[in-house]
Amino acid sequence: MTDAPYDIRITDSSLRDGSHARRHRFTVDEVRSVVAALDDAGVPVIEVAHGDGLGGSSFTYGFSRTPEQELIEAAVDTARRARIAFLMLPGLGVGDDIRAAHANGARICRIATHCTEADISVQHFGLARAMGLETVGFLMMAHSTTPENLARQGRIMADAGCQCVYVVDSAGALVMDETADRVAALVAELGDDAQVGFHGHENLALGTGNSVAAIRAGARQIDGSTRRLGAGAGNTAVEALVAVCHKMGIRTGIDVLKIIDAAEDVVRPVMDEECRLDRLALLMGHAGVYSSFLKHAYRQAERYGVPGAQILLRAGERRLVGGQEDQLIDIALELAAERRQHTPEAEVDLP
Ligand SMILES: CC[C@H](O)CC(=O)C(=O)O
Ligand SMILES: [Mn+2]
Repeated sequence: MTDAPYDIRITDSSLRDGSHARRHRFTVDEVRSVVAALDDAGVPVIEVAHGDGLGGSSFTYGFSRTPEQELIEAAVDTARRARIAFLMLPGLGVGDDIRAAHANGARICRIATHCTEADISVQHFGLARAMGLETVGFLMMAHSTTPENLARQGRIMADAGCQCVYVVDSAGALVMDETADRVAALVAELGDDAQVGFHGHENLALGTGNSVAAIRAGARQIDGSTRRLGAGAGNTAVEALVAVCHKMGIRTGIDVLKIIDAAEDVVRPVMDEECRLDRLALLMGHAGVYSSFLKHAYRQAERYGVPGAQILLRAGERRLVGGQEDQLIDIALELAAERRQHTPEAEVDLP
């Protein structure tokens, strides 16, 4: 038994992973309205940052409309009960970004690395813990390595001061047994040294199913986004997960009816469009492509007149990882050149 008002702790990522879907255009007013609704529904942790984490606002990833520290400050100021988390990728974000987020009132530091590169997070966990921040580690693209290797990488994070290591299904490519095996391997490795979490994407429509598999395998923290507002086909819908947990007798501390209302009345209005399980999103899940590539693939497809699906399939064949967004431009150029080669001369548009 625990004193916590929940058996699993849900973190809502709409205001961070959803930044990808919004092309990093969140405003202070939008953040305030979403935080107020989620907080009122009882969501215990709300993540706020650029989609690619602190320091992500750049030419490669897309510039933020509002500086992320302003968004964090507004979220902290609005929340009455929820704690505000932020995400950072070592190298994109730096120590001063962690210090600024802490000064602005964020209390949970989430550090993300590719699933075979946990060693680059060691200094950042040390700094965050020294500042009194709670820490979470993200092992991204977790489908692309074995459960055993994931466990070894989780050990590196835990030894560095990480208090919960997440299996991050960045591509929405895991199916339930694969999720359970990865979570179980981390639980066995970490024991009481750190909790285990799961972050899902809906590219194969398995966000909720995978989250339940993760919980059964011992995960204690689960991510989702209200109305699925996230990269690719979006994240596990918090409102669906809360409803399912309620039916299964798993306490989340979140009010089912309030979170369903928040999804419809507050989060949907800040979205440009629904996060759809369309051709490109489904291909990402099938081919194991990083969900954050979706909007970039659309942009390059339009720019170079080539099919977005082919860009993503080639990205999957090359096993591109987060941070290689610029390679999508190379792929689009290659596809355009191949198309020219195969087009009879008379049909080529000469300048
Ligand atoms: C920080 C980039 C990325 O969006 C993190 C994440 O949510 C994932 O890998 O799924
Ligand atoms: Mn994600």
